[in-house]
Amino acid sequence: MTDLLELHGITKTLKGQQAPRTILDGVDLTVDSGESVAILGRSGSGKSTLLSLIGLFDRPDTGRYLLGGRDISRVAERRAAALRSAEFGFVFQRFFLLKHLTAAQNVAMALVNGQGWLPRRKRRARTMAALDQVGIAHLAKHRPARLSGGEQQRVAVARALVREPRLLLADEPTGALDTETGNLVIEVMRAATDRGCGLILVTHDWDHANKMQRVLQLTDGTLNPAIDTRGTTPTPAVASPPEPAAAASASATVPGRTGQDDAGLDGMFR
Ligand SMILES: Nc1ncnc2c1ncn2[C@@H]1O[C@H](COP(=O)(O)OP(=O)(O)OP(=O)(O)O)[C@@H](O)[C@H]1O
Repeated sequence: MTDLLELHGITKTLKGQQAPRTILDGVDLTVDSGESVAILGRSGSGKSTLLSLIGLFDRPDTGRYLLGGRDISRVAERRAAALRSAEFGFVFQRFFLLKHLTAAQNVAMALVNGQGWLPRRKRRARTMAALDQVGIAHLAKHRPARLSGGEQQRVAVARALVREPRLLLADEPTGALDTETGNLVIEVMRAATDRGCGLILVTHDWDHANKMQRVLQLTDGTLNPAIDTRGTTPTPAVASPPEPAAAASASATVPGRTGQDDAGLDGMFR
């Protein structure tokens, strides 16, 4: 048994306007603490569906989902929300930053929205540490409009990590970035695994996938070791050069969730 994530025989059938379609048809997956796993697959193969089940935005039809050895396959929404906030960090292709808040305030939102109360000084320290880990502490007071795409994504990564999640879920996080900036963001996320965070990266990019310890392919509803279609075999990632590492968790990073109560945030770090 792993200390982090286990999926056994996960199935999911989606019922849209057309006939029901089984997207996941017996997915097995184990991810240990500190382990990085890439998931590749053609468009529409179900990668985002799988990630949404892992992130507890949805539930499997059948199969078992264990987190830290506890079965959460049928967890109720209230508990799911608490787990999302406490255990997961999310990074998406779109950054979902609040444009009227500074980088630091965007990151701090994850601490404000999360469970429990942290004194202002601790919130500030953790926020600045998270920004420092992704190498942009000097941009803490900048609003998103003054940040490049890569800098905005690093704010999003800092926001995903500031609550020190056990598992980072990244769904095509470099899709909107140029190659160099994308590489940097991948390295920042990979560095989080050095501190014990598990990482599941959904990507179309083999170069990024090969930086993970395992590369899997979602085909016909099941996960299998991926074969590099470019003719090279995926190799386990070796220790990468040190980079500023990363750290917010779920509640503040869920698409569609916005700033709720922003009052009092302006000036939080003045
Ligand atoms: N709510 C839904 N109802 C019905 N079908 C859906 C729903 N959401 C997604 N689908 C379908 O499920 C399939 C898998 O979608 P999903 O977004 O998981 O694929 P993906 O591998 O992430 O694709 P991409 O790489 O293009 O992002 C697609 O055919 C999609 O059209």
